[in-house]
Amino acid sequence: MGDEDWEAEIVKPHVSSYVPVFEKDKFSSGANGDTINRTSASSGMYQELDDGPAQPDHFRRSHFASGRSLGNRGFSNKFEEDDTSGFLKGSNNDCEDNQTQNRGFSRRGGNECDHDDGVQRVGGLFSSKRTAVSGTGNGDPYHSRSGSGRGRDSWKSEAEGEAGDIQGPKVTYIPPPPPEDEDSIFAHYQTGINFDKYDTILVEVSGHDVPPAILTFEEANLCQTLNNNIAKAGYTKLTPVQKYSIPIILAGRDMMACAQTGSGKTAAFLLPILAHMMRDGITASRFKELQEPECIIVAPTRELINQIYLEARKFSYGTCVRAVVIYGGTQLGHSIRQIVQGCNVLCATPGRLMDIISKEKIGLKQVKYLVLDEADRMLDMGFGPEMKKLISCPGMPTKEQRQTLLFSATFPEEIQRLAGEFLKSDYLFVAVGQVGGACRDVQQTVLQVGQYSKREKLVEILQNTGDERTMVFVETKKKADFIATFLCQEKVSTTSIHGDREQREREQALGDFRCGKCPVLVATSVAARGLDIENVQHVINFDLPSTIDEYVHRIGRTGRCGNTGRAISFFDPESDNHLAQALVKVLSDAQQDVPAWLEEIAFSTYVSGFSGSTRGNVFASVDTRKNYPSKSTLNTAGFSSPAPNPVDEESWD
Ligand SMILES: Nc1ncnc2c1ncn2[C@@H]1O[C@H](COP(=O)(O)OP(=O)(O)OP(=O)(O)O)[C@@H](O)[C@H]1O
Repeated sequence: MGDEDWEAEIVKPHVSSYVPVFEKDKFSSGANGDTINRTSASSGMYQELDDGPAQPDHFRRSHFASGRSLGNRGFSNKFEEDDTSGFLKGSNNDCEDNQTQNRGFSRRGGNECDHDDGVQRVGGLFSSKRTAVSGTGNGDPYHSRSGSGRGRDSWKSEAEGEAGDIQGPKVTYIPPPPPEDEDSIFAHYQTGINFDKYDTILVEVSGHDVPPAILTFEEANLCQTLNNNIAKAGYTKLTPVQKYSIPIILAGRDMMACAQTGSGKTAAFLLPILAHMMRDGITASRFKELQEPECIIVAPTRELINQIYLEARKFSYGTCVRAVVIYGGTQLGHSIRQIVQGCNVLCATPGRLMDIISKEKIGLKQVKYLVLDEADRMLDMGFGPEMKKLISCPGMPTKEQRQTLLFSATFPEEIQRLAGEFLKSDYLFVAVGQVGGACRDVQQTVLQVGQYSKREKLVEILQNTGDERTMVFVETKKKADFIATFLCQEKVSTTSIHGDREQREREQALGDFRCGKCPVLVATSVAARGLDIENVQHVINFDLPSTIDEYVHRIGRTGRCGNTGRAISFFDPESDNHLAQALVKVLSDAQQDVPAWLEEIAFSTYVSGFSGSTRGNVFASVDTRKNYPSKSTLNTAGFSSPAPNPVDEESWD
């Protein structure tokens, strides 16, 4: 590829004739008839290109909109490296408040925040307004750390922004309703050849009075409608996290559960909650003036919460329980209309949830279940402050009065400690496999690739993968556009998803990827967590993330539910050495080959205990609480044959 500099290319690309597959029909009216916002507020964001009749619906984004005619390839610009140049220095953050978040606590996974403010995302337009929550030193763990939050001054002010008063144009996007037919509701993909291997995973439950796990769905004693729905969803056998979590939740206990990516955590919390709601009866109905959901589920990204909603809708099919989803980037009025039609299970992203609460569109008094999916992300610097506000909102039952459930594939120790504030003191901690460990069904390869060779390598790999669905992760929004552009030029059908794209575009991109129209999805970390997309055979870390947690989540987009997958990561020694140690550990724990060169780098950059690295104690494998009994079992053998306790090998100081 030669000596070149991408930042310059991204800022002033010389690309014009490319037709991004993901932008087709971009300017056509949406289902609701609202057209894409082309007002002055989004000026510079989208401009139709006049590229002649062959390409009628071209557009370009603000960062491409330098007003110049774009040349053919033009990937040879050089530029002066600037102190603020994000990705050249391995900066991971893809947030509007990018500059403030690159260190300390907030570096933990999830580079791209999902500000659910509801204002139009106009590439960086609001960055100056999104000043970070500053460290106030008030003893609040979210505020006293170095680095800072994700740029919410307060949820209230952002909620006001939703109305378009200070931050941008009003959002008009109304997502199309999901299909209503039974086949679509219950559409699912097959479990893979390794599904039965889940049985051999070591499970550890710590805490007092642990309810016995179940081995079959029948043992859960769910009602007939739920059982029918489970069968229609194609579930015949419980996954380990379901075996343990379902009885714990049915017993009314709070819990923190950590299980590998793609192993069925969503059903693990949905099924017992729905079972209880049906047993206890529900109070919300469309005839009530104020909707008071019994269950609130929050997740960090819009696409993920939508997916959880679809699961909730599937499992509650044919029952009187009504699930509703609300998330940013969509018309607020639409969210309110969904709620007033009746809302028992409210699936929400944090910003939109706080917005709706501040507008008194829901009451919290009836909340019996609070679920934080991707809980480590929900409690970190980005969303933690909002979650704290949520639990102290007027009317919200105290932790003693509600059941709180935290789920993730990664649970760093410091986050576990923060979680105590949300959970009853006798919560149970379920660890399926090693906390923060990568899914073993993903074959991981790490290649040493310098930044200037990455594109060439990417194309080489994609030429071999053919039409297999591949997610390519990059570190910044600009770069996502840039690489998608590049791949399209290389005749690879590509789309992209990141936080600067409007919600309509994000959903279109995901839809095109899901259905195979665009087999390659270039994404920032906004797509790293939770997304469950059939047939994703490959994940390519074009850029490695800044934290190992994020790596684990990203590669977990493949190899789901017993299926196998491949992850290839480009390791650039110029910027990724800080990850070497953690990568070696993750690879070896997942019984993957560890390249000798990586071991050497890890050795030469060795940091005792990993503290001060990308996360506190990287390989916390257990409940951080002391003096809590824990019991390890291999779940094939039921619950009577304790397996070697991983605690022995881990740092329980
Ligand atoms: N018992 C089961 N039998 C068959 N399929 C299942 C079962 N449980 C879950 N699945 C399917 O497995 C897939 C992954 O589940 P899910 O998305 O809940 O994983 P997850 O553990 O939440 O992953 P992540 O950590 O990435 O969020 C989904 O398609 C889900 O429908």
